[in-house]
Amino acid sequence: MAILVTGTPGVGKTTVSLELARKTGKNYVDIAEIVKREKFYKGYDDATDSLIVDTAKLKKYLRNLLTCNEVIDTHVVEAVPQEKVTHVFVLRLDPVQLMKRLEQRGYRASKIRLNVEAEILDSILIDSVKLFGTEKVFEINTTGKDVSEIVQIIYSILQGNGEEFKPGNVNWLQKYYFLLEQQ
Ligand SMILES: Nc1ncnc2c1ncn2[C@@H]1O[C@H](COP(=O)(O)OP(=O)(O)OP(=O)(O)O)[C@@H](O)[C@H]1O
Repeated sequence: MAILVTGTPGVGKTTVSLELARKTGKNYVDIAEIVKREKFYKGYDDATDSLIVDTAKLKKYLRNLLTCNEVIDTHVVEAVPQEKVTHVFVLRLDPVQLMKRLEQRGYRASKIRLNVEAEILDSILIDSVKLFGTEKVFEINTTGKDVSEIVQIIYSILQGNGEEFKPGNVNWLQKYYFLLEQQ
């Protein structure tokens, strides 16, 4: 089975995916690297400071590439063929922690704002549920957890213990709606 690890940029997808791939013996698939290597982009978006991904081309490529033995790392959920994936793990991170991580990366203020807003508003969780359905999607609050703890949770969910990680268990809006007002 292929596993998708997703979430807002900076939440820890790559860190968790690499460790998960190492532990499970699955192949790690870095979608950002494929997009650059295969030139699956249509241009550059100045607002988000990132490539505009050609999701149709990327999805077609992934349909051929994926053998159902991968850990896929991407926030571009719409490019991942639904039929290849059995579990979608949406990593969540306290928006203030996320802001600090993105500041450390040296992101522009406008890019940080867009990403923090997306995290508060559950954007990737909502897209994941729309595309993959509630059965396949789990959200994990990674705040204050180290990588091994997060991988342990994923293991446990893969063994069927996912009830407390179903969509809806994380609610940043209640705590951080004021950040949206400030922005
Ligand atoms: N569980 C964790 N605890 C503390 N720091 C973490 C954790 N996971 C990742 N980090 C740190 O957060 C930063 C972002 O991690 P990472 O690159 O894995 O995020 P990402 O979601 O893959 O980002 P992007 O989508 O931009 O590639 C890195 O500096 C990483 O070391």
